[in-house]
Amino acid sequence: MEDNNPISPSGSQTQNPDGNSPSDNDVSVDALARKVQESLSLAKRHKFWETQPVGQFKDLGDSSLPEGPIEPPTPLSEVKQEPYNLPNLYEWITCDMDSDEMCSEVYNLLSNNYVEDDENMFRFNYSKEFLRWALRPPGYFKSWHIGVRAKSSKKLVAFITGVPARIRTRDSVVNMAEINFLCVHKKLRSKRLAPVMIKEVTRRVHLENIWQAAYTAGVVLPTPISTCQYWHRSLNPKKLIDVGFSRLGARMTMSRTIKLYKLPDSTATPGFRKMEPHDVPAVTRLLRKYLSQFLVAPDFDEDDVEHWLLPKVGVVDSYLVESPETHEITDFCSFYTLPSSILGNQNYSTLKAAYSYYNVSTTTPLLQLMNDALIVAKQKDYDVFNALDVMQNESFLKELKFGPGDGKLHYYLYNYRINHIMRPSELGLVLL
Ligand SMILES: CCCCCCCCCCCCCC(=O)SCCNC(=O)CCNC(=O)[C@H](O)C(C)(C)COP(=O)(O)OP(=O)(O)OC[C@H]1O[C@@H](n2cnc3c(N)ncnc32)[C@H](O)[C@@H]1OP(=O)(O)O
Repeated sequence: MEDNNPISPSGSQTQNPDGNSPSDNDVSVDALARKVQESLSLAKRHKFWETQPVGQFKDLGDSSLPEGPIEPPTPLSEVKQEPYNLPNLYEWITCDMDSDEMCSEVYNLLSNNYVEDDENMFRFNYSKEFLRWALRPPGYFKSWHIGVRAKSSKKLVAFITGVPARIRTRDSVVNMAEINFLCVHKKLRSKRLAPVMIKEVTRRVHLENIWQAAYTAGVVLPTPISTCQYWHRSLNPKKLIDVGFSRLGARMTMSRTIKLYKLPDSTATPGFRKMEPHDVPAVTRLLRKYLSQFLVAPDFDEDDVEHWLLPKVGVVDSYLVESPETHEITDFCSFYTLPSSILGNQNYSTLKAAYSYYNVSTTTPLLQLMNDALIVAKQKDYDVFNALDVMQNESFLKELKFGPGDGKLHYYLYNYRINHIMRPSELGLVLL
């Protein structure tokens, strides 16, 4: 996810007949603008982030600093026992995501105030079922689902969450928190509430004896371990163009564009089928082996695979290839469902987007596997299929007619130093 501009790049999907990127001219202007923006934000002071145990810009390229934890754990008895102070009109709550009422309040806060693209045309619209899935993995802590209410109206005005995850960086598996869904109501922005939210979630994570975290954001903060890009594959080009998600390429007509993105009606790979509960052990083996090649990746066990990858209607879809001869599970692909609200369009209110999650190919070429994933997504009526350039995704993006988005997604670790900025292809981690 996420974040500043993950949904889309109205300007970025200007596609040529070959389905790829904008004209050279656009690319260089865009790239230049990005460089200028990046160097500006490098120079920017970060009053809060400068005080935190994260890689600092001034240390970039200093390979004398050791990789690993930046600060040692403190004894649990020294972790602050009371919550941080909030401005007087507000109070902390712990959000019980089992409760329908609470879940609806969170859903409403996020659907009205969470991440939008730079042009404010689209806003993420995580479903309630998705939020429940994302926030209740094996071993989750209720205390890490943190809300802020206005004392008088009781209205939920801010939110931040963590979930536990074992993440491997090189040879070390570290217990971490994955931090997500940081949101402050639009009317309360720029009042330095976010740093208090972050400090409070940090405190509650520390209370569980966990000292590291992973997160992604669309904004540049000290200091990304990697910077990735979203790519978008049109499945319903007419709607995407109508709502301003993409534009008709130069010298393209609507009917040529529709033809360009047409997909076969059915999948091509023999033995391609939906993942089922009895596949959990085989998928876990396949995925663990595959993820071991990346520098940073989750350390999934069977419980994690059952939670994160077993299909859940409208939330996560997983398919695999079972060899018709040997019945061995040889390949796997998955995507999650994250619609965006379309803001201020007369004809459409929702963009149905699939996001590539974890994919493994050992026997079926990845290109063919992902083409089958596109075909199922099209059958299920998604408008667009999104993928980051992480893992081996670059090998299929251009050929399968994905176009580059204009938003970047930066990956971060808290209290863990990595000495070089990683290429997206060295990352084996997808956060929601
Ligand atoms: C060991 C356990 C550790 C656990 C914690 C690990 C760290 C987790 C970190 C969180 C991972 C979250 C992962 C996601 O969920 S990323 C998704 C973030 N959410 C959105 O983009 C939704 C729409 N936006 C908003 O709701 C607000 O604009 C937010 C809440 C983002 C900021 O509110 P606001 O706009 O009202 O600002 P402020 O005046 O209160 O505060 C300004 C300070 O906040 C820093 N800021 C701004 N945006 C982000 C951001 N996305 N990550 C980290 N820091 C951010 C900013 O640089 C500045 O600090 P500094 O530059 O002066 O230093």
